[in-house]
Amino acid sequence: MTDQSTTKFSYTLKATDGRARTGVIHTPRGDIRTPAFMPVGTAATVKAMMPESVAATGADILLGNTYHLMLRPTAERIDRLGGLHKFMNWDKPILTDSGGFQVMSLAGLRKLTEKGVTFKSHIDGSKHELTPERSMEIQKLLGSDIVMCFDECPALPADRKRIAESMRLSMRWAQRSRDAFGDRPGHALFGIMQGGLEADLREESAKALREIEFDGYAIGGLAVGEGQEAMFDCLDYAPGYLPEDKPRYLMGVGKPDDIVGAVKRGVDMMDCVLPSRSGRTGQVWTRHGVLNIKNARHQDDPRPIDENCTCPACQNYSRAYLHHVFRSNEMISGMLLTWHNLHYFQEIMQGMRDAISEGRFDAWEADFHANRAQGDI
Ligand SMILES: NCc1cc(CSc2ccccc2)c2nc(N)[nH]c(=O)c2c1
Ligand SMILES: [Zn+2]
Repeated sequence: MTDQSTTKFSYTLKATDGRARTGVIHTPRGDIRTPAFMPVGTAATVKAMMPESVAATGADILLGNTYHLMLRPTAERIDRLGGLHKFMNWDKPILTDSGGFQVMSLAGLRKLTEKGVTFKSHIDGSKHELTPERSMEIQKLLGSDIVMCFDECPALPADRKRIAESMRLSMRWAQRSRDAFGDRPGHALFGIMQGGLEADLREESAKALREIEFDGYAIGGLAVGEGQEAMFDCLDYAPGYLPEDKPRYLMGVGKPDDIVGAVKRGVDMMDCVLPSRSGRTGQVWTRHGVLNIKNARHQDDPRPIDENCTCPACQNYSRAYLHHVFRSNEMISGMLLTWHNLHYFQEIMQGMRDAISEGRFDAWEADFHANRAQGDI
């Protein structure tokens, strides 16, 4: 356990291979090996997982949601109870999103102004407001180690004018987030680049964020329906607009091949609900591709999901059993499939960290794609 009193927040770049990077983010609550995949713990839990199980998959950090926690149980209550780490029994780093993205995707009756956004809770219809200042206050009450700026991610389809206006609003909110965050040693504030798929707007956004100065820089506004090719086209230039000596976080990405392509293009941190959410629907991600355990062809299959996987699901259970408990809607189904998926995602990250360190990323990537059959396996 790192000495929380003296360790500041810092990033050490250890090796590069092409544009791919590997390094370590040092925080008072522990180190984060990059490239890193960050499981999402929306309502103070990674669904169907105990915190110690999340740690056992190899996760160094998990994510929380300002939007969900401000509505229930409220940030003030979590603060009174000792903060989010104590509340959810996770003593490693936590990153929290700033809430604006979730408001636009989940809440009702939203009103967006220069000041911020007002909305009605999707839980009970109560009225709330989020501003850069309030978002910083909530994330401070939660005690998160990495705080995200309050931003706006424009809904697609959007024309260039709308994307430019939205990005410039987010840059004004980034300055207000910075001012409200203040000086909190050991805690980090990340700026969020916007600008859609417009290279010049992305560059303008990066320039604005660099002038404000942040501990890390996120790439927002991607994986919002543009498709993998357009996302990769944007990632061919956007990470390069950001400082080399700070971590780069691609928000809300993605499937295994999205993650590999993003790391190849210089991304250091990613998050996605996919491994946990899809695990609960029976979708299982493996080195040979994706399968769905509810398919009848698994009902008599004595083999594990993946003979080469060291997770508890693959070590101790057959496909037939996992098919049975999924079909029977037993809780252990979501637990075991989520564990396997998170374990597999972390295995991909460890594979890339090793490959980049040893200068063999291209060979690792070729092997990764060669192993993936099409469709069910
Ligand atoms: N990939 C789409 C996406 C996802 C998230 C959510 S990432 C997340 C989710 C849960 C917990 C922590 C982070 C975003 N968050 C912000 N603030 N801005 C974006 O542009 C954006 C785009
Ligand atoms: Zn497994």
